[in-house]
Amino acid sequence: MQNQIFSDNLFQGQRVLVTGGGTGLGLAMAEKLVSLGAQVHLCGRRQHVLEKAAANLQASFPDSRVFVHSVDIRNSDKVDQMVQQIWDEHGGVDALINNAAGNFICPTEDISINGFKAITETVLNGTFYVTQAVGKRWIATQHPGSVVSIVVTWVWTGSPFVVPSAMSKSAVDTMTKSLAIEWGRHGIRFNAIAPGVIPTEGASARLRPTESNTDALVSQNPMQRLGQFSDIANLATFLLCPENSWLNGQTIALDGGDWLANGAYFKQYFEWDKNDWQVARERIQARTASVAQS
Ligand SMILES: CCCCCCCCCC(=O)SCCNC(=O)CCNC(=O)[C@H](O)C(C)(C)COP(=O)(O)OP(=O)(O)OC[C@H]1O[C@@H](n2cnc3c(N)ncnc32)[C@H](O)[C@@H]1OP(=O)(O)O
Ligand SMILES: NC(=O)c1ccc[n+]([C@@H]2O[C@H](COP(=O)([O-])OP(=O)(O)OC[C@H]3O[C@@H](n4cnc5c(N)ncnc54)[C@H](OP(=O)(O)O)[C@@H]3O)[C@@H](O)[C@H]2O)c1
Repeated sequence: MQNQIFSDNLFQGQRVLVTGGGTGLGLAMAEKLVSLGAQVHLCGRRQHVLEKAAANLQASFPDSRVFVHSVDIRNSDKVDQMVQQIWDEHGGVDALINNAAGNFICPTEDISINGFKAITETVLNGTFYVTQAVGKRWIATQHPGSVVSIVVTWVWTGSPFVVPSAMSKSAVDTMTKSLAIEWGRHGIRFNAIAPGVIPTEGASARLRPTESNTDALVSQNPMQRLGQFSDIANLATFLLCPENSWLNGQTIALDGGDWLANGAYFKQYFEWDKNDWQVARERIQARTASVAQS
């Protein structure tokens, strides 16, 4: 049942770098590609998380080739070293999924400059560093390539209470369109996926820290459900298929039609008072501290 849409071995011989590939949506996309024969490189900050993800993939797909790279994509030198190592030791990659991100809800007037930078330097700067490091090697070696970036539906709606993320994701959306034009002549395609809510531990803990009931999100959605890992894994796989060589510069919403029906998320937080925000902040920061120590 696993490869219902795609033929077995469709990605045999393809090599894909997935940033943030050790958890959540990144891992789901990596798993799908591995199931279709791809070699994958998972990048993230936490080595033990990456190693666990790679071991699980290897256990599920014994013939798979999974490599991990513990790198903070906010550091452009480390990003370039990682990509050079991939080229030196594995001959490079054929595709890149820009998936790594950081985010937390906070009233914009209360975000410190460090908080703003923690998000924007990951989502905007880090995505650029990885894209440029990979893309310039593709251009230098006249190798075609495909990039899929994970943005979010608030590139169309805007979003209250996550402004650094919304600004940065819009920039990645613009990068997608811009480089689709600039690097198309090198055979390099750029597309993006803008998901609605696909529950993951990382996102839920930072965006809905005090509410685990998703009934309202389900009932407001035109399709009466939230997203699943298979939704994004299938779309990313489709976009990366080398056969889709004329599919370039598109950002595709993957949300069951939610933003068309309901617009921006987080309007419920207009009801919150200072105490609610304090509780939320403490929970988010406790979560960040616990995953850093785990
Ligand atoms: C429900 C609908 C949802 C639909 C759409 C979903 C869209 C999804 C959008 C996403 O991107 S979800 C991805 C969520 N996953 C992550 O965010 C995983 C990675 N995140 C992190 O590691 C951290 O959350 C962080 C982004 C903060 C980066 O970690 P760092 O270790 O680099 O930062 P650090 O903990 O040192 O904090 C940096 C600054 O942020 C501040 N900060 C952190 N959490 C805060 C908070 N909750 N409120 C206010 N400020 C906060 C923190 O105080 C500090 O400022 P100060 O130095 O001035 O004190
Ligand atoms: N889940 C949703 O509903 C949803 C909706 C729309 C868009 N998205 C997007 O989907 C993507 C994945 O999110 P998710 O829900 O799967 O959350 P997640 O599990 O928290 O994924 C974020 C990943 O990025 C990595 N990462 C964060 N900062 C990094 C840095 N500076 N350098 C390198 N790696 C870093 C994290 O690993 P480390 O902590 O080990 O570094 C983690 O693996 C993000 O782009 C997010 O904006 C998610």
